[in-house]
Amino acid sequence: MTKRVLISDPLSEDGIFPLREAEGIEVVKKTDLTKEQLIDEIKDYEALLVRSQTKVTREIISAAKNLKIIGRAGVGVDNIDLEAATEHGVIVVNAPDGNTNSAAEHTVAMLMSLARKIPQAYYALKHQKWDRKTHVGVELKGKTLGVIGMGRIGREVALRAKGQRMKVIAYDPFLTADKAEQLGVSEGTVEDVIKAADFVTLHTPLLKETKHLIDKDAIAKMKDGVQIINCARGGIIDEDALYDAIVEGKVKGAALDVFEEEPAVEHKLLDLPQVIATPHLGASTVEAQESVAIDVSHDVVRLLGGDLVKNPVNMPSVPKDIMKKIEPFFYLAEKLGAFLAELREDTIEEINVYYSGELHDVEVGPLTRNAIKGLLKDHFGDHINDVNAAFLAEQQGLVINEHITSQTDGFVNLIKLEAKTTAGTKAVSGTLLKGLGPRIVKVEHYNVDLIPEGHIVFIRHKDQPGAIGKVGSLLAKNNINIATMQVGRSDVGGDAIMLLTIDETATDEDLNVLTEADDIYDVSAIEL
Ligand SMILES: NC(=O)C1=CN([C@@H]2O[C@H](COP(=O)(O)OP(=O)(O)OC[C@H]3O[C@@H](n4cnc5c(N)ncnc54)[C@H](O)[C@@H]3O)[C@@H](O)[C@H]2O)C=CC1
Ligand SMILES: O=C(O)C(=O)COP(=O)(O)O
Repeated sequence: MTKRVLISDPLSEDGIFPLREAEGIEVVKKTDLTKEQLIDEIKDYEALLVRSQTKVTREIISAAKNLKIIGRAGVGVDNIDLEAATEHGVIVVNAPDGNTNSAAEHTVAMLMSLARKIPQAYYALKHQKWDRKTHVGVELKGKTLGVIGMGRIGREVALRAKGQRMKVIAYDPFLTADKAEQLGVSEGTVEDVIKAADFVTLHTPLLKETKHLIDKDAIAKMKDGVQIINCARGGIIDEDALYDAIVEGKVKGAALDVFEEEPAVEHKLLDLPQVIATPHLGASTVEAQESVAIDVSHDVVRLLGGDLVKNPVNMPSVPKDIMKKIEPFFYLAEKLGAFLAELREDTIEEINVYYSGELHDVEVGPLTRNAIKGLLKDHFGDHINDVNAAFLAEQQGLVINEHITSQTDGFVNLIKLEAKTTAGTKAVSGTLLKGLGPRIVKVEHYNVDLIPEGHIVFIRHKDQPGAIGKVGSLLAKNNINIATMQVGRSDVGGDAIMLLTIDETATDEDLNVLTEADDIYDVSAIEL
């Protein structure tokens, strides 16, 4: 069936060729929808592609009944309600490096324009004023640039500033002294940076922690006559505090590409001659737009085709080499979860997942998510997926623990999934046999060898002669054909289990025939 992709912000047509070329994908561009129109429209789409204009709110995500993926053709995802997307199982992807260079170049352009008052001089000249006195600037050489946020863009800006022979001091929670030395910059706390800088430039995402990072108190600590550049996000600066500081003369000038509310056409900061501004143009180059559109389009094609995405935002991303190692275990983990869901006798309170052998040194998070998906599938149906599995489990009050153990039971790799309920603990273990595929190798304390797929009948019975024959003939009454059979027992004459695979789904009525036998305690059908 054709899958539909809605593009609601202006994206480069040259960049969306992966979508145009993909089979079974229809692209619809509607870049002037109101919020209400988008809410109405979105229900018919599997994917939504945006830039910073479309506000992808909880209301929109809730209305998007078929939505699988939101692609942000750019970096900042503060216009997308990530929590709502995760809860609804919608994956959010972005294009983290396609616009780095453009944003860094724009920042440097703003820095130089600010230092030399180019926009003000241009404006005056365009209005027939040859004014050389008002537009005297300062040199960058020898001045200190304070960079807050040394990610992709911050680092590129720092390198370019060094090219202007500026000193650079930077703060980023991940900037170590070694890294700073390699980059040829000094490092310090936010306070160190803002106290030392002649120019402060911001390159963090807009987060709870960075909202109004530059407020009245922060500005008070800056040098008199400091100049501030913001090409990251409007909310990082308290705009009222900046306005007051410019009017008072504490801050000499500011260069702003971004505003707390956009579009910002009637903004008091724009009335100040010390403020130069652009309408969020950091990423607006032909090259960046093509690059980010290509990156998100590829991820949309991957996801809609059932493949893993490259740049997930609301799920941990796993390096390619690790993913190659763990991907073959996804199916096994999900089937162990589905099997365990059938074994449990009461509400699950705690899940323990034990990984051993080959799995002792890999990122196991995606495997755990697949196990939970299998475990809760009965409850949530198709609504549960890799994106929301952990969230839904948490919402159900499930405690999930991952353990790496050395107990391999002789297998090269082993996953043991254990559920603790008020009625007791149940566990199932599985392995991936090279060249043969996944196997369930232990159910509770019984050793078995079961391919985890198809229609399975799980029987608890007393270990005694004739039990196998009895099950065969009772099922034959209802024309049920046994394809394979596994038996396991603890002690001779004690409790035992049988795991049958049968050719077709059996109803409860079909299986009730087995409970006629006194020595069969319990029967359940498991669909894997
Ligand atoms: N004006 C524009 O058109 C554009 C704006 N942006 C904005 O720039 C931001 C940065 O982009 P990238 O460098 O590509 O992202 P990035 O993720 O590579 O770098 C962000 C850095 O900020 C750091 N950080 C997080 N919290 C911090 C804090 N409290 N204090 C200091 N540093 C902190 C992170 O550790 C990270 O190193 C984006 O989130 C986006 O909002 C990005 C592209 C274009
Ligand atoms: O990538 C980012 O974070 C940007 O701010 C670029 O925004 P835009 O795609 O140009 O609306």
